[in-house]
Amino acid sequence: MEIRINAQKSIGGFTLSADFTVTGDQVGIFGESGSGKSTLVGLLAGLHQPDRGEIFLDGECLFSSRKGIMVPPEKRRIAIVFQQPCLFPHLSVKSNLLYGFRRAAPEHRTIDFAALVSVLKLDTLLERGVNNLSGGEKQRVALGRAVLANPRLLLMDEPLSALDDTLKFQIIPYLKSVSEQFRIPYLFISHSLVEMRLMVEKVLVVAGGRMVEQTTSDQLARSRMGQSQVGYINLLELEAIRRMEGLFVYQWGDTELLVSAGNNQPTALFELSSRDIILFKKHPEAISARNLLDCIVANTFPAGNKIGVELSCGNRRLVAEVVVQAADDLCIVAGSQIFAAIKASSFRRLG
Ligand SMILES: Nc1ncnc2c1ncn2[C@@H]1O[C@H](COP(=O)(O)OP(=O)(O)OP(=O)(O)O)[C@@H](O)[C@H]1O
Repeated sequence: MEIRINAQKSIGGFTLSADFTVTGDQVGIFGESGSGKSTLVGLLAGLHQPDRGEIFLDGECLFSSRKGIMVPPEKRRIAIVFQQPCLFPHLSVKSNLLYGFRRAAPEHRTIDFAALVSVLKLDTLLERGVNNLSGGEKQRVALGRAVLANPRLLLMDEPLSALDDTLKFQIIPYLKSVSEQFRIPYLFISHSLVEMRLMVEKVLVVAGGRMVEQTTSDQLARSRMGQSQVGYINLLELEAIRRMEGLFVYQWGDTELLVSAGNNQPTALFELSSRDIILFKKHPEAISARNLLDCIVANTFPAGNKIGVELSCGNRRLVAEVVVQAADDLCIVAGSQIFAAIKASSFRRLG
């Protein structure tokens, strides 16, 4: 997918000035509230007409003020999934899904209904009405309906913000696998750094109605670490091994970790803040933290008044942070050995 845009739109006292080209099948748009993300979505989908400029999707002109082109929304083959799923309340799950399929031109009705229903785990819900579905189920139906229209671009405008954390992290794998299996590129809009890192690699950063940066989601999280209340969030996909003394033992690469917030699933996603990792220059004799990892400093980076420390722990990476003075005291330089202590209770389970 390639989006090329050079367009302006003023709404009330706000002006969006979008001027960028982006390529990739899973792209994020990140920005604070009011920065212009939804306005940009509206321009791409054809819900707002720019005051002037041009918009191209995969080389096709969707809008040009100079040439007098404005392709209407229904002809763009761009689908949107919003924060609040807008389903038809009088139709069943199946009829809601098929609405997307029937809207597609016959030559684009290529998404296999049964396969999609299976990926989204909607099999047992097909005959139900949509009114008493859970928030996550409704969002899966909205996603399925959008995908069945076989769009050439799926715009996801904060599709997770209305869901609680548990549902949010359950639905993320669906969003990704649907896009990958049915080859539908997406633009994912959010102001959550963690969602960005789980959903996309490439990110456009929007601020004050302008695209200010094109970066990776991980780089973005590192660059914001100094201003963040919670530090850098390490995301760890762990494999359950066994239970031990009330704790859960997980495999992380070639390292075993003791975690208190485990569950009975074979794999689980955890977050760990860079602030919850204590570094030691030498092996401590005895500590209360249940995890002590023997690491190598891979590199360091500035993070406000702190230093970010990327650790190589066997075949995995972790980001810790220390104040500048501590970095000097610990002689933290790339290549040096360091021990990282992590309490079992510092891991927070996401899904
Ligand atoms: N119809 C309108 N009339 C006046 N101002 C508007 C209108 N629509 C949007 N705006 C303003 O334009 C700015 C950008 O809005 P937009 O919805 O694009 O931001 P956003 O980045 O998507 O925010 P959020 O993350 O809160 O959804 C905001 O200041 C908003 O108040």
